[in-house]
Amino acid sequence: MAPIAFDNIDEAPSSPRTAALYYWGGGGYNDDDAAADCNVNNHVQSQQKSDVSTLREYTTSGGGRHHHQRHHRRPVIKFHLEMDDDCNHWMFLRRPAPAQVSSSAAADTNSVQANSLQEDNNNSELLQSQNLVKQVPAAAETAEVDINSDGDFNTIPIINLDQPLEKYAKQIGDACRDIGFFYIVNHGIEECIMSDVMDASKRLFDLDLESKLALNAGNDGKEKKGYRGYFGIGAEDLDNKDGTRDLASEEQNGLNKMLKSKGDFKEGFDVGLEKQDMNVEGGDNACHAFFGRNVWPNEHKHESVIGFRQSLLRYQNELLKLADKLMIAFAMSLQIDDGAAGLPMDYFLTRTRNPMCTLRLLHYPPSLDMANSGCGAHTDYGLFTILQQDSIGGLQVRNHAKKWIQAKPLRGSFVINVGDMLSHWTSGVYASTVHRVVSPSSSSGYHRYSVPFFFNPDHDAVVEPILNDESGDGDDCGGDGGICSCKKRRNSSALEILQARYNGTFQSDN
Ligand SMILES: O=C(O)CCC(=O)C(=O)O
Ligand SMILES: [Fe+2]
Repeated sequence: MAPIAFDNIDEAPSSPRTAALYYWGGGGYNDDDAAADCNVNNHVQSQQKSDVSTLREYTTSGGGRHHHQRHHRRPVIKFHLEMDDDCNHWMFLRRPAPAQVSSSAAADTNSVQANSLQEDNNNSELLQSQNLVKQVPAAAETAEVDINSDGDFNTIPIINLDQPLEKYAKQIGDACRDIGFFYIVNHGIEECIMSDVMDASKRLFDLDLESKLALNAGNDGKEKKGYRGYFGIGAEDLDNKDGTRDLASEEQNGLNKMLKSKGDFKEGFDVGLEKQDMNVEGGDNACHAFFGRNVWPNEHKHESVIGFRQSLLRYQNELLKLADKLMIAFAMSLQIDDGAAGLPMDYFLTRTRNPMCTLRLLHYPPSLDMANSGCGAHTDYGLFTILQQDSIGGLQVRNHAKKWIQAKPLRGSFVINVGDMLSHWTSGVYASTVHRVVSPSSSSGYHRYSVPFFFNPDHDAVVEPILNDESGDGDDCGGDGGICSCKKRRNSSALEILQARYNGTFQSDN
């Protein structure tokens, strides 16, 4: 593992994993300091809480003392941050974003660019430890939708959110219409918050299987309620649906055939919203599947996952804000380019105030048969997905000619894709595009980690086509009926639609 710089604190933690426990506190804390800390090492989390009395000092490694920085600039306090169950009580410092990919850089072939590490894998130590993408020149990719002579896409556009809303809304609209996938950069979420959740994910999946399986249960240790906690390899089978099965996956043999026949070769961990007012566990309302309490690893038992819950909830909170930003852009793009002049800018916002969302950690171990095993060809079910992927690569998007286009890792970016529900909602104008994940090869020894955030509407939102619905009864979105199944969805609530899809892809014992 490459060393992590801890030279601005007086006591280096025993492992990078405990770095999340360090907090630069005290009245002297300011935005510049926070940004500097963020750059010094991505693992340090700098946060403030409005009510410090609820902070519990971390005691298992001599906590309870205040540590001081070598240069005595300001106190460093080591503790374990607790977040209240309703998840609303963090007060985050808003810091200037560290250097990210700018629009001009994104278009510059000599700058940080998406690149395929599957094709160029020789930097494993750096990659594994720091989640860095090697900076090599690659083909220029821009916000322009790059359509080839066959009218098909060959690359996935990179959209800079640090520009006027009208401008990026139009670019987002174009990408949603023609591809259904795009990257966003300069989105306002700091890289340290992103890498911290990736780090937390690796620590979770590093736990022994027994401890992970214990997280595949309800909080009471009985049957798991809803989309929460751990699921093991094979629990989900994404290419078994909707006629989108990847033919290659049917030609496999040996170990992977056995593994794949049991589902995707990945393990995962789900986190939902912990909203007290929506928590209907125990009732007959199916809402509990999305709003029940989360399942968390025991941070007292496993020191390696200390800070896990905090990292995930902080990230979830940031993504909720980003989701709002995207939904405003969607509404604007539909207003401007798709004849929905009367569509309010907050159309999607008002239907997503208690969103059914799932933050999912995924781990794809190396596979003997990398072509087939990671995550089968599928479209996402919900509104849209905000995906963070590590530097290993493997995500592929299918164009209309059924050619697989690499969604290469691009440091600091998110990959956004339109789900079936948003496609349906936009009357098929936005494309929900088939994609898959090819596992890292066993010879590379790489493990892919990714963090999709599946964003969905309020459970009772009625998702009916808003454009070009000639019959006017919300019955036909004009989209791909094979995937969309509009007719079946008439008057269905978002919850019913989602549950039907989940039930179709998860094995019954998970
Ligand atoms: O792991 C990834 O990169 C994507 C996973 C995915 O597409 C999904 O779980 O829906
Ligand atoms: Fe997906």
